[in-house]
Amino acid sequence: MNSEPHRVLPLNEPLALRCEQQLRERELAMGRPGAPPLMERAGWGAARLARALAPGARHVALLCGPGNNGGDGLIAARHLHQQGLQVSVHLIGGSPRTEANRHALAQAQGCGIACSLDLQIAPRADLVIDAMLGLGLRRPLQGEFQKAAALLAQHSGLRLALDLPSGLDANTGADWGAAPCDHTLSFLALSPGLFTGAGRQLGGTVWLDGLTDGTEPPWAHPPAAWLRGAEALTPWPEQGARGRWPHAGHKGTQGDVCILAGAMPGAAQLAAQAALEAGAGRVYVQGLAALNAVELMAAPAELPWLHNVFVAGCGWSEAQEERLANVLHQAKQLVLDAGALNAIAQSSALQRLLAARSSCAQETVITPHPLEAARLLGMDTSSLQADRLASAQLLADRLNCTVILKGSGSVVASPGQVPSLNSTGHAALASPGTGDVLAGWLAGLWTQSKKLAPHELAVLAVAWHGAAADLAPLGGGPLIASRLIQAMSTLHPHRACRLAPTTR
Ligand SMILES: NC(=O)C1=CN([C@@H]2O[C@H](COP(=O)(O)OP(=O)(O)OC[C@H]3O[C@@H](n4cnc5c(N)ncnc54)[C@H](OP(=O)(O)O)[C@@H]3O)[C@@H](O)[C@H]2O)[C@@H](O)CC1
Ligand SMILES: [K+]
Repeated sequence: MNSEPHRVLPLNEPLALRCEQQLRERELAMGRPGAPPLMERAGWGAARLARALAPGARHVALLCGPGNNGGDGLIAARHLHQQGLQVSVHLIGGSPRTEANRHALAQAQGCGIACSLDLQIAPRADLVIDAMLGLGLRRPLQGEFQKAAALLAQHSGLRLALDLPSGLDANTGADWGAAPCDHTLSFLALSPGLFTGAGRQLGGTVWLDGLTDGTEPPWAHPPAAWLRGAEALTPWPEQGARGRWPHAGHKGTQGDVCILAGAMPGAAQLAAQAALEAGAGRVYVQGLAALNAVELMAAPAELPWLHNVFVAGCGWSEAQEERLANVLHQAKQLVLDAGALNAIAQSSALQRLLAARSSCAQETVITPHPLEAARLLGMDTSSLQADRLASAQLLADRLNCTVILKGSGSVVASPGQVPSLNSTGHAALASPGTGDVLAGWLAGLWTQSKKLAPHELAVLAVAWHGAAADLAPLGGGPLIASRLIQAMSTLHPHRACRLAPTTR
């Protein structure tokens, strides 16, 4: 059966993300590189989606580059022209550089479509299709491409990018000068770059046309990453946790969490509250003079290292760092955030201790934001952000633990596993304390399901965190951390699965 474009989010199941090399190999496996019928199918899919997105459009402008991405655009132009729309094609970057583009251009011109070298996008175009550059992007946009991207960014009509917004790096999500688009239609499979770094900001609503006809061979390699989202939540209630306590269950059967507080009490209190709301049986806090919620308990003098999931680092200052070596030695299951991560970044002895934990059957999840992750890797933040997937994997391998690299398109990476990119949530989550909520929530889930692998647990917690933000009423402002906890605790997994994501 021939495929057709479908909307990617919200997810019904984990989706495989493919790097450029895998897409190129796939193209070879499915036919002659760049030649019809793959490009023909891509252009046809693009024309179909364009009509569906802008049914009332009369005038469509296409920006077509010299490679096969431009070829996709030229074929779409031909179909739209044949359907009676006014079509103008702007050739960016000079004459065709591929045989398939040359062929598509000749066909478009043969139909009487005006293909000009003029950069001005017709101001009355209701829809602009960006087919300048796709997988073949090799350097930042300059010259004509840069000017065309600037015009596209200012255009008031709907903007549809083919394969990728031109200037977005497919593998990393690095922005090399792309204009933001309202929609992106990807071909064959999805690229990681659409879902992390600048991808979510630039790609708008993402659509996929697998260009399949049911005769394709299976993919030769595991994906570069998995795209995950609210679909991760649906198996959770069946695991007997959160809201589904066994009938004879009680606080002692649900598992305990211990939060090690620091100089800033609010951070530990948020983490503790989140662990409680996530369904932990008992939540202890060590190091706070007063507890903000009557349900929380002061930790016993002798800490139950083997039976609790520990959270360390929320609101820590340097004064707390001395105890970290002991925590790394003793805690069986440990979530590390903020101050604890900064201490580890400064001490190779602590790094060794952390990396050695897994060989003692001790499990660790760390939850750095980009600056904390950059400190841990000894690099600057922009280098880290330039390839978030690779950076998170490097950190996971180096410290031998599960890493949640927060930010737009949070990455979950663990040694020896295919990393995941999270598709839920949006910028309203970037408010103070939401990281403490994530750390506490993660611990609260973990203590109820100690057999779940830390990687899967991290995927689940991050998806839950973001899905609650997707569901919360949109006021355009930040989501206050305490309200986030409420939203997370009232989120019904099946409802989350139907959420349309917010892209910007
Ligand atoms: N793979 C698949 O399965 C399928 C692929 N299909 C389509 O093919 C697309 C890939 O096509 P592609 O390989 O021809 O690359 P594309 O993005 O058109 O650009 C290459 C040209 O751009 C140039 N160039 C690069 N950077 C530049 C810059 N910053 N500024 C200016 N120029 C720059 C580069 O020049 P060079 O670097 O060689 O000097 C070269 O000439 C893919 O995205 C999809 O749309 C579908 O048809 C079917 C399924
Ligand atoms: K493009």
